[in-house]
Amino acid sequence: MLELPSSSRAATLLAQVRERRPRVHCLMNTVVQKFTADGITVVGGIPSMTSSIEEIESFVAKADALVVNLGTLDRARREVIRLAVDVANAAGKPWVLDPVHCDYSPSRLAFANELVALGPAIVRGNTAEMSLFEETGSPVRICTGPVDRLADDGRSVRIANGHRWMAAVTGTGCLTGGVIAAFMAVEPDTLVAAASALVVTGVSAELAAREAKGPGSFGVAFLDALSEVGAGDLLQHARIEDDQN
Ligand SMILES: Nc1ncnc2c1ncn2[C@@H]1O[C@H](COP(=O)(O)OP(=O)(O)O)[C@@H](O)[C@H]1O
Ligand SMILES: Cc1ncsc1CCOP(=O)(O)O
Ligand SMILES: [Mg+2]
Repeated sequence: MLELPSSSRAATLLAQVRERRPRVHCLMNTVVQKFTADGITVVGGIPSMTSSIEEIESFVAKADALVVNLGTLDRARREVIRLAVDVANAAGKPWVLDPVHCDYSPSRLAFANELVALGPAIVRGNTAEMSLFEETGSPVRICTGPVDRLADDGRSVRIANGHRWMAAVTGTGCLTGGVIAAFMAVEPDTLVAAASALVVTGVSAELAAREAKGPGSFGVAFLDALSEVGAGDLLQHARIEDDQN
């Protein structure tokens, strides 16, 4: 019987991330590199961000998990992504694909499909992006939005946490990919890891919204909340639902 995610598992994994400090390498769009690196750091991981072709093999070799984000994609980054994925796959390191705006460009969609065939542990995108990929159970598919939906071969769950200001701050989805990668580094059950990460980001967003005046101050309060969120908050506020039926 496959395990379903829970608030207590999310709390345990958050504590493990904070204790073990996993390294997450991000091939990240240029718009949100700082916000994503900050998000990984405050949750307890250690981000690295280079897109240098000369350095990528060494950085991925040092990392515990990899994020491949397709925003602000250009020819050089396609090349570095291919190399990074080869290194991660050869070393058995988990990687998450965020196919940003693949619904805007046939060329980007074709590249996303090329990468899906290389075996990411997770593909995470918004509804428009995820609707373009076939409904295979593997890898874990995550469709985020007001409610996040996660599915693999045997499980399907919903996470109903978060706040509408997340959609008003550029990069919350990208940051979420980085946090998911940090959780994958400490938990081999990919769906449990990803659901736990989304509970942590979603509950943190709810706590942050209480302090914020609007999207601007929310972005700052969200980082504060990610650094402070604790087991009690997760046990009290997590909304994880079995979506099997
Ligand atoms: N209306 C909303 N209410 C609650 N959470 C939301 C809402 N919109 C987005 N989120 C959250 O924001 C994060 C980014 O999701 P989304 O906006 O779908 O991604 P992207 O930035 O890639 O378009 C996810 O963690 C999701 O749960
Ligand atoms: C993450 C993100 N959110 C809004 S714009 C942006 C960068 C996306 O880059 P591109 O316009 O190349 O898709
Ligand atoms: Mg996105």
